[in-house]
Amino acid sequence: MLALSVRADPKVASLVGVLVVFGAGALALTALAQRWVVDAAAGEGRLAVGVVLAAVVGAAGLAAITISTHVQNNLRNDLSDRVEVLLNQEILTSASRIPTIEHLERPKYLDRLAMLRAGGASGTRALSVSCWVAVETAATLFGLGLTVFLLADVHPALSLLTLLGAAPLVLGDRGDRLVQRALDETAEAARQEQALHDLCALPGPGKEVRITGNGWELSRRARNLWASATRREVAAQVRGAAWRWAGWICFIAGLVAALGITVTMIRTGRATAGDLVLIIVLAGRLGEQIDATLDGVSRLSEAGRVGRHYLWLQDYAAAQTRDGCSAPYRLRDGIVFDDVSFTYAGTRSPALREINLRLPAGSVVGLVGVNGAGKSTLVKLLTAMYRPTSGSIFVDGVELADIDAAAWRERLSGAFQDFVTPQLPVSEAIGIGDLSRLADRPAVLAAAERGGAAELIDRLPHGLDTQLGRAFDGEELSHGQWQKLALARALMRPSPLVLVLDEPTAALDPQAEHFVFEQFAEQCAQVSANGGIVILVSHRFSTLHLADHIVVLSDGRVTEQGSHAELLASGGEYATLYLTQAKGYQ
Ligand SMILES: Nc1ncnc2c1ncn2[C@@H]1O[C@H](COP(=O)(O)OP(=O)(O)OP(=O)(O)O)[C@@H](O)[C@H]1O
Repeated sequence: MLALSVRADPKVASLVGVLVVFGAGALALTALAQRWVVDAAAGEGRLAVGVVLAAVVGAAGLAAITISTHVQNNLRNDLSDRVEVLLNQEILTSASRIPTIEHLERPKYLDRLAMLRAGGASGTRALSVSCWVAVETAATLFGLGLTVFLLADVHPALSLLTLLGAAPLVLGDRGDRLVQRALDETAEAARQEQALHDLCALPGPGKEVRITGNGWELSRRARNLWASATRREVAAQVRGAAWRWAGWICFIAGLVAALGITVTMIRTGRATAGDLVLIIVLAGRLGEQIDATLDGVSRLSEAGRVGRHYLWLQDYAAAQTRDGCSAPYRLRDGIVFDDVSFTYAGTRSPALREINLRLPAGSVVGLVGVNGAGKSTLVKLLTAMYRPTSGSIFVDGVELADIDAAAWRERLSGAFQDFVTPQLPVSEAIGIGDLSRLADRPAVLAAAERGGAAELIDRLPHGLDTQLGRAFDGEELSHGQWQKLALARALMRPSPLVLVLDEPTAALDPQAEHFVFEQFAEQCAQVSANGGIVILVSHRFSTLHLADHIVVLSDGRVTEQGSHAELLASGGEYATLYLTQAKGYQ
């Protein structure tokens, strides 16, 4: 964090450091000044010298405190803001460079990311201020050392007061750890509560929630989650506070004893009235110093908790990112699944089992199977979103795991069932399918034509320059119209090695679907001519006529494969599914 602060502004970072230490030492100076004044007034030394010295030292101490609190607070806040921005950028960069998507799906990882991104004094804020909290805590400890020295100067036993002062520190830390554990344990419930609230509050799911009338039930569940998480947190806060109070009681008992010792010493002439004032002032400061140290330790411990999540993310990103070889320019042989099995983390049964499959270069492969058969999982492995649990995928004989994930993805294209709806101008909403041609309007228009979106664009008020999305005062599109743009986006890359079309026309009307499939035939031919493979995942058998090889998945296994005619003739699962659907149209 210190390095980030220095990176954000080296001059301000050094100035703040000096001011913090200066301010902490000044506290002891003002206490000394008060003793000198009292002793001088009581005639313990030379009056004029004592008063002048006390006034000079006291004024210097007060000036130091004023400067350090006013100047340093402003500078520190500004610096911490800048460090927080840098940290957030690093977190986003690390998260986005992870080639697989496991961290976006596993609750354990999502909780860590949510904790990192938490607002308020937690999350990156806690981390960004941590280095100043550490400097400040070190400076407070330095002030504490001076206090011990001055107390021991009056009577060595009085330095024990500081030991008792450690009681709130140790017991308070124990209380803080209880609270932090509770926060960690309720993180998942907090995410679930947020997800339920989003279902009720966001416009997308709002329709279904209102028609089914299940909004109150979802809100009730969200409230229950919130209530149980809050109960858990409040209970931890109360227990934490009890530990802290126990610490303070020890300290106050010690303070009473210290005052007793000093009064006895004054009576026997072994201490002065100035010493009593010094003890009272230092004990009062000791309270502040211990409080500040406790607060510092608690904030450092919160920063440590967030820091562990931050380091985990960095390590995880580094472990997942391997340098690999480049992707082939053109497929010669094809892609081979060699005994590939895959089990999602946290689940018991494999989603794919012992898949042995050859996808020849230049082929159009249809993937068929009932819901949950494993089609999307196979596509996720092929696009390197996940790595096989066992077995290997080979691309022209090179293991996919050895190919640089980013380089491999650059050679893929895809339109998926859960397509994104980027609220950008139309040209960019399509152009981001191939960043290298984002500003290439003829290429964007050609992709729009192939995706069946050309007519839609013609009808928009500013054509390709029309802003999309109501959130930005733009045009809102229907689900099917958004899918046409998703298709156009997928068709931006001219010659991908693999083109994945996962239910690409599910939201299109029959006319649009017919038109798009005519275009697809051309696109498939173009991809195939370059040795690329088209993967067509669909429940609509009418759309599979483009496929020259069909693979049937069932319960994670390849149960049949062949051409449409071969599979129909074999009378297996494909034939049953096909005939069931055909009957529905009669
Ligand atoms: N992210 C995930 N985490 C855990 N299990 C998953 C995940 N995604 C899918 N599964 C499980 O893996 C199995 C295969 O799912 P997959 O999405 O690959 O099926 P599919 O054939 O594409 O289904 P559909 O036709 O409904 O899209 C299912 O049993 C599903 O529950």
